[in-house]
Amino acid sequence: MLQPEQWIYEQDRDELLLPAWQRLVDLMAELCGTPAGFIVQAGDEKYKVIIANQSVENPYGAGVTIDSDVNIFCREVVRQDTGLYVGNATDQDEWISNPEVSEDGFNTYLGYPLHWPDGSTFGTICVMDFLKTDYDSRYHKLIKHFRDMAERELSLLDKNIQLESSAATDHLTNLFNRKGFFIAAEQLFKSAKRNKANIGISYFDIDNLKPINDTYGHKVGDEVIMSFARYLRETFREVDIIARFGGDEFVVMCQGEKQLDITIMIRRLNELLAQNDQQPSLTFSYGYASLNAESLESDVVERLINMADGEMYKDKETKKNKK
Ligand SMILES: Nc1nc2c(ncn2[C@@H]2O[C@H](COP(=O)(O)OP(=O)(O)OP(=O)(O)O)[C@@H](O)[C@H]2O)c(=O)[nH]1
Repeated sequence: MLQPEQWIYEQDRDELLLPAWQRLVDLMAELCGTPAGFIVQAGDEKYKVIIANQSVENPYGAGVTIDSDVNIFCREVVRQDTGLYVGNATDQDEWISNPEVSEDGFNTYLGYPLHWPDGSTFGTICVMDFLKTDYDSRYHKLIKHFRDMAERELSLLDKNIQLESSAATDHLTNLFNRKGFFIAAEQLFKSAKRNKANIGISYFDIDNLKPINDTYGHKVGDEVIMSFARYLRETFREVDIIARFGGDEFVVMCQGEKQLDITIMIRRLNELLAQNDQQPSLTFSYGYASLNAESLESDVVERLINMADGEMYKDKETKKNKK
């Protein structure tokens, strides 16, 4: 999902949106015959130019910010959540304190509010001119039309992100699925390599799920899987990648400066299981493998998974032999 409280170019897959918005703003300014056209995002404390048309006369480029207590036109559009047309700003007292007028010499502003897919205000889409103007309704129609297109692009990006994330999520537990794990693992691996950190992979397998299903039914088996997922979430940190790899198997990938002390995590997990005294009882087998990321090849994640899986099998066999 898009996060309205973040700048748009800090969001996932913003590269799918910004070039389309750039083309849109360039064309909008050209059709209106203005030296400046913008998409501006309204943050809590600042307004930020996200897109500026590519013109030598435009004093503001993408990335420029202005405090939200400054009397700029866009602030008024966001406040009122409605369009604003000013054709002769120098003649209007209310705009004397606007630096776009007093310092940059702008006289014309025509802008409309732009919204996030959830309906909250994103910011504005607007054109500005140094000249005085007398725009008729066609200009308003044009900007509103570009606003609708910009909102459609934003909503497409949102849908895209949601689709990608649902394809990467396990629907029973809401953890990553195998696909989601490998997408997230690649990012974590890159960051571990940059930070010369260690990465560790734990492989978990719930014990005796088949007899639980056979005795209590598949729904209870599902609940066992869901509670184990919850305990893993409580045990590991939010930055760790926790995935259901399939059936009753789970994989957790961690990154850290020090070697992760897996015995501490296992103790915590067992404490959670003991506190909750689940019926039917839930036990698990696990394996762990880790390496320092500095010297790692890109296939290390798969190698570590195989190593941890092998350790998990040994754990399971040891338990079975003890019976
Ligand atoms: N309820 C439920 N069961 C599942 C699900 N996915 C896989 N299973 C069952 O989980 C069992 C996993 O098989 P195993 O790991 O070989 O069996 P186990 O009984 O856990 O035995 P050990 O791993 O040797 O302790 C199979 O019987 C699957 O049918 C699921 O989503 N829900």
